[in-house]
Amino acid sequence: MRVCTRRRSLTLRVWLFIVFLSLHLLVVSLVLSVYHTSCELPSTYGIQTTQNASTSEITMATTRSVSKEMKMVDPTGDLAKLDALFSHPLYNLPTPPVPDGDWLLKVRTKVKEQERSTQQWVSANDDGFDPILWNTSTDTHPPWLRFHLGISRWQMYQHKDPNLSALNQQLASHRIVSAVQKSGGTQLKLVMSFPNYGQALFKPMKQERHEETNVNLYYFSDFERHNAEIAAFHLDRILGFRRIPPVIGRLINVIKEIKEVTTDHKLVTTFFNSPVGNTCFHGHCSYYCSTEHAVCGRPIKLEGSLAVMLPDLSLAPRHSWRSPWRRSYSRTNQAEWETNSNYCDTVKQTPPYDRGTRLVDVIDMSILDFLMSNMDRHHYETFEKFGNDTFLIHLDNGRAFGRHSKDEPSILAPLVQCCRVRRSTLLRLRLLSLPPYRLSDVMRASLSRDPLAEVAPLLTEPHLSALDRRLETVMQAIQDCLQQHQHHSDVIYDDIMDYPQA
Ligand SMILES: Nc1ncnc2c1ncn2[C@@H]1O[C@H](COP(=O)(O)OP(=O)(O)OP(=O)(O)O)[C@@H](O)[C@H]1O
Ligand SMILES: [Mn+2]
Repeated sequence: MRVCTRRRSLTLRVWLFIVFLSLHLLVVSLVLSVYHTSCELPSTYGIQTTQNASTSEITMATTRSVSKEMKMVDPTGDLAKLDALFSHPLYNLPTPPVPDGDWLLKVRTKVKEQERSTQQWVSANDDGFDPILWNTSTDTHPPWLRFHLGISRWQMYQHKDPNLSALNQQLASHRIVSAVQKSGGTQLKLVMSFPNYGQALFKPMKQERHEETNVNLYYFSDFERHNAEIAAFHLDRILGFRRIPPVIGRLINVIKEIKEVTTDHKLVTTFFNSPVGNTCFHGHCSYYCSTEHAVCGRPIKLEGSLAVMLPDLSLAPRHSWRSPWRRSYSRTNQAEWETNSNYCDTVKQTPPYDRGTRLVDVIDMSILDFLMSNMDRHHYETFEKFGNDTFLIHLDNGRAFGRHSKDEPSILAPLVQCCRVRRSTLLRLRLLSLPPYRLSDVMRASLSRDPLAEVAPLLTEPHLSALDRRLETVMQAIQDCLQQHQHHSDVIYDDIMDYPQA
């Protein structure tokens, strides 16, 4: 009797187990079929759901097909690296809310003044502009105005700024209403205006991406490169600085978007057709503005960089600072920092470098410049409103990325001579030297999002590899500093005390 009861309960348990297993398999196959339809994976990546496939096999097959699908969208996995980088805690450090006085512009006064100044301007150039429909409510603001209102004491824009993609979209596609030459500076550049009163600084393509700067050219007579302006914006953002205004690339129709819309008659007179029928122009400036150095469309399309304009100087005046490590801009003279190895001691005692973050910010700038090999950082700017306690604006990066086969160690002089670096910078540089976040890979990914990437990659592979090589040099320089100093705190400026020590 007892044996019989035991046998019955065993049979019952076996049945229950079979029912459980079948239900389980049913659920798994249902889930997989839903997944299959929602992802619409191509049949070649179909998941094998044969009855004898075990659950772990199914899971493995699913993972394989999902990663294969990701590879189709992101063939090298670089975009995933870039997303991982920007999601890393080092890029998402908790920051206290920005105090009212730390915004560059106040909404009420800003919008009113902007309206007044643009309306005055509209009365002179009535054509092509949209009516002003914005008011004090953020929802009504065009992306360029949101960008202006988002500038604060410590950064040009926020990390993961939701406005960036709309801003880029407009820079890339908005109708160009006017294009006039920007005065000042040495090379040709145009201020372009859009129907919603947004403006951008256009620098035309002067050099092919694969060309290296002629070795006989001095740094001060090098061309400015449109792709260097674009790549500098991406690099600054990847370094976590956010001190360069957004720059994108665009193909411009030189006839319709420059010649036919400009009010700059002097500019119009410099247009001509080249012997092969391309439309060229050269404008007026102190360098490379002649028939021999004209910029030419192919036959009318010309590549260029568009940097969003900062608020007008009348609303947000800027101070231009001569860099303590400025080069001599002469073929024969040397600057003091090139011969005096104790130069930094003097700088450290000179205001504004004697307190606050100014010195480490100049050192950050030298790291950025060394990575992209920019020897032309004679000045930097700050917003006057913020006094000495503020970020440094890194404008004018067109002479970067000239040569990939040579590094210029003297650009790192501020770091090497002062042996000081922000801890946040050091930690991010360390991250960028690890394979999952490798600098060249995240730069490749970031640049692939620029509209001109469709024409050709914005930086050639040798330029991308140079970034990794130069990053190693920076890390080595910091390592040498740490070895030369007894206390790490002599070298590392701890700007992120709450962040765990490595
Ligand atoms: N995005 C911007 N918004 C507003 N002003 C800008 C912007 N970019 C550059 N400028 C201003 O335009 C001027 C010239 O720009 P830039 O330095 O890039 O040209 P440049 O021809 O290389 O000049 P230089 O030969 O003096 O180095 C600078 O004084 C700078 O203040
Ligand atoms: Mn310049």
